[in-house]
Amino acid sequence: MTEPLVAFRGITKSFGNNVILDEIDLDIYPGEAVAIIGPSGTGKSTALRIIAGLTPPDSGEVYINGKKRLGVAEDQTEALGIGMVFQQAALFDSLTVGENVGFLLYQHSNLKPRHIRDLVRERLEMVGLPDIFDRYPAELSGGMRKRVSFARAVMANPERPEDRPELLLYDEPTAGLDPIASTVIEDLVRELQQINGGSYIMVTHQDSTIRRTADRVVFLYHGKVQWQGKVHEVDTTDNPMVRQFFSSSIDGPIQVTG
Ligand SMILES: Nc1ncnc2c1ncn2[C@@H]1O[C@H](COP(=O)(O)OP(=O)(O)OP(=O)(O)O)[C@@H](O)[C@H]1O
Repeated sequence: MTEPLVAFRGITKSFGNNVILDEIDLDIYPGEAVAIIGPSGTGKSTALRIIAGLTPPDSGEVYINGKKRLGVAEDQTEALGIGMVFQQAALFDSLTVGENVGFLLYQHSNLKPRHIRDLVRERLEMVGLPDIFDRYPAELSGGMRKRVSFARAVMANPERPEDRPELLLYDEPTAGLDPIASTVIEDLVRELQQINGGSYIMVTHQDSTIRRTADRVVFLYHGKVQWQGKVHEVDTTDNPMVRQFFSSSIDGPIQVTG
């Protein structure tokens, strides 16, 4: 049987008296596209941060490619590259869009500026913003800035293909985008997977993003994985939480808070 890329065994995480993740078991396999969904505050971002090795769990074990992780990711060299695409990736205001997207390559590669410029232009075209290389972030709308952040987050160094992450973690990359801009990002997520052949985990609230980017869906609520299944099964499952979530109903087992 294939070894999972990431396995959670009995992962528990609390903040103060709030148990956010309560003995969670979860497996992510090579090549999978998984959406972690659930109501606000159920620990989806926390789960991503634990997978990324940014936050240690209180108890339980995380296995990366079958190897137990001790502490956080920085403490050890991992056999698996994990990249994170944050919801609010801040851009440098004093740099142009092109300099932002190419930032890591300008700083840490031996590529010629002209080559970096071409790579940046390619990425900007991919996110549907071909003509903004020389603009500044302050001149862009929030949605445009987000697409620029996305382009920067998925910028790879062609000199070092081995650095390309095997697992990408997306934390609400389409939140706040209009439907068309969301589609651009959703297509890009899939396109990148086809190019890189990697796996990803998507945290999102958006119906279109779940349907267009996930093969498998994991539903978190009250500290537990309440349901998991193929993406098309979200429409046929009898699970009352999944049904309530996708029908946007306030009546059901999920309590609306806040
Ligand atoms: N560093 C922290 N310190 C204290 N509480 C935290 C911390 N990080 C998260 N929390 C709390 O843990 C809970 C889960 O947060 P998390 O961001 O993982 O949820 P989420 O499911 O991603 O929510 P959303 O869908 O709203 O983004 C929330 O109640 C949050 O306030």
